[in-house]
Amino acid sequence: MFRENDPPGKRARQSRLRSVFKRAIADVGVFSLLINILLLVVPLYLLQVYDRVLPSSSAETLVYLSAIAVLALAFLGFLDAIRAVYTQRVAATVDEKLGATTFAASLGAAALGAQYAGGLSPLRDLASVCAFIRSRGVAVLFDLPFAPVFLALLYLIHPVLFWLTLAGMALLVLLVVANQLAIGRNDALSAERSALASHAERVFARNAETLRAMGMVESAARVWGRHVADALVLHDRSASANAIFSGASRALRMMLQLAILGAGAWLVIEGQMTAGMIFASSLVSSRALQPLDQLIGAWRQIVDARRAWQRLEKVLAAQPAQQRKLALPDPSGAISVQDVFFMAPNAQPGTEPILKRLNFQIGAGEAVAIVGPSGAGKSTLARLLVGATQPTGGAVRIDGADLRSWDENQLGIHIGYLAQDVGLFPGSIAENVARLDAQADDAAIIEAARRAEAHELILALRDGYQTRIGPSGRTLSGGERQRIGLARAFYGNPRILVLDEPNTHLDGSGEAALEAVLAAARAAGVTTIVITHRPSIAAACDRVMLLRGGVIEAFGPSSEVLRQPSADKGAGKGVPAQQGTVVTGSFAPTIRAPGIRFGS
Ligand SMILES: Nc1ncnc2c1ncn2[C@@H]1O[C@H](COP(=O)(O)OP(=O)(O)OP(=O)(O)O)[C@@H](O)[C@H]1O
Repeated sequence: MFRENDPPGKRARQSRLRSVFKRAIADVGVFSLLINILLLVVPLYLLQVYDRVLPSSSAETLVYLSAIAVLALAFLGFLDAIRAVYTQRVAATVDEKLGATTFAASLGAAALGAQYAGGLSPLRDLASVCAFIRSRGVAVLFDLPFAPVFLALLYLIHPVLFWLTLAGMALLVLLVVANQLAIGRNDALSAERSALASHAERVFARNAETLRAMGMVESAARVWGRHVADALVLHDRSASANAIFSGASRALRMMLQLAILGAGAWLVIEGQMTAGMIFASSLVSSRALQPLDQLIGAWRQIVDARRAWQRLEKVLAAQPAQQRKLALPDPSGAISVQDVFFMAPNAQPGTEPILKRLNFQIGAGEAVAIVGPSGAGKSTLARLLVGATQPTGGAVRIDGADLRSWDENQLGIHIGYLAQDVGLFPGSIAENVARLDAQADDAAIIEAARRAEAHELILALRDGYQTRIGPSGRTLSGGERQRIGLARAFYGNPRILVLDEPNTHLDGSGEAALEAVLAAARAAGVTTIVITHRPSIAAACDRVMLLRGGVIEAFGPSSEVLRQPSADKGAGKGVPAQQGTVVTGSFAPTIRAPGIRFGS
């Protein structure tokens, strides 16, 4: 599972889990031992009744025996209940110990690779592992080792009965293996198709308006239906095979019981056994077979839980360890990017990096615009600058310290990030602005909204700051979302602002407001990085970086990089290039800009 040279975080996590599982295995093992011993009560009772009570006609012995048997069975029921409650607790502990790390792993699901394609997620895997621990499937696994004990008892009663049961067991094992061979592949494929269907359903539901507007509902239903139909056909095949094998195993068990009774009667006739032994051995034999039989029923669940656990273990082992990091002094906002390159996760060998060895510095309080055509890598660079993504190589430093050495909660307070696709969280606008901080100060929320020029806009909504967003709440316009996202970025007076196309949904007045916002941030000494296709916004910054094909083509004072002072007139259409602009900066080698275009 884990090896000697594994990182310490991985080992610590594993040892925590190991101790939970070790304890649970020991405890459930003890319960199972007692339960299986008590399962002998009925066979022993029958043996005593037929061989002792009936020949002696002693009612008193019958009463005593019955009272002891009833007590023992009540204890068995109690232990069975305790075992079930205990496994629920173990499941809750696993959930609790792994929940937060698994949640974090699920947030990065896009980078988890093929094993989590098609709608699977680490959180779903954790849920199925815990559901398995809660189920009877666990009891089956713990009862299985007692089957040989019952077999040995049968041997003591009579070897013929032992061999009969053993032959029955061998046949049952053959049935389990044949069953698995028949359903295994279809089961896996069916699960894969079901996951694809639910993924398609979620994506279609998210884009329901586009589907309706463009008359794509039927086509979408066909795409979804194809996955569902495939899953159903495969599931039907494996369920039919499973039903046949279940029926066969049931018939086999009953035949075996008959054979044990028949053989017992024959042995009694031969004088090798007593009548009581017939019934006792029949019960012991069925106890020996029961775990195997239950194993067939629970097989699918056990296999699914095992697959989920293997995936989960892999992804949790890859999660960076939560180590306590030294609290560094609050940052002034100076950024330095050294030899940063970035490859897409799961990129095929030979694929070009998205960003190719970038080197630059941004001083504290400076305002920089990043411009360039679509696909140049601007949003990727923004994500690297705020630490949302780790570079494949090189380092992003804030105040000289590598982003990886900052405590992300400490640094996060000082960073305001507005992603290109503004995602608001389920909750009120106030909660969204306050970054979900339950202790947020009202004045701080209002100040952030004011700084983002969003206060009036929010007050104009019927429920103002308490307006609920999300499935049960209000749908906001693109511009409203962007302004609230901007307010969230401003919350807590961050030292660094990274805004990825903050003006996409803004109208004229919204854009003027944004320019005022940026000017205010600049005046307040906040390091501001704006990705924009608008020349007017780029011109308002100290410097402009032109990114193309993952390479910095130009980086210098905005007046030099942007050829025309009235560049905003060409917004979105492309601005003529200043041929041969010489960019001088202390941060990068002198670059000649062959052409600058805004927009794609
Ligand atoms: N996780 C990823 N996996 C694969 N490719 C990616 C990933 N992230 C980005 N890319 C690719 O990297 C390139 C740069 O993307 P990015 O979003 O950074 O461009 P951009 O300059 O912001 O474009 P736009 O102006 O259109 O937003 C694109 O070709 C994109 O498809």
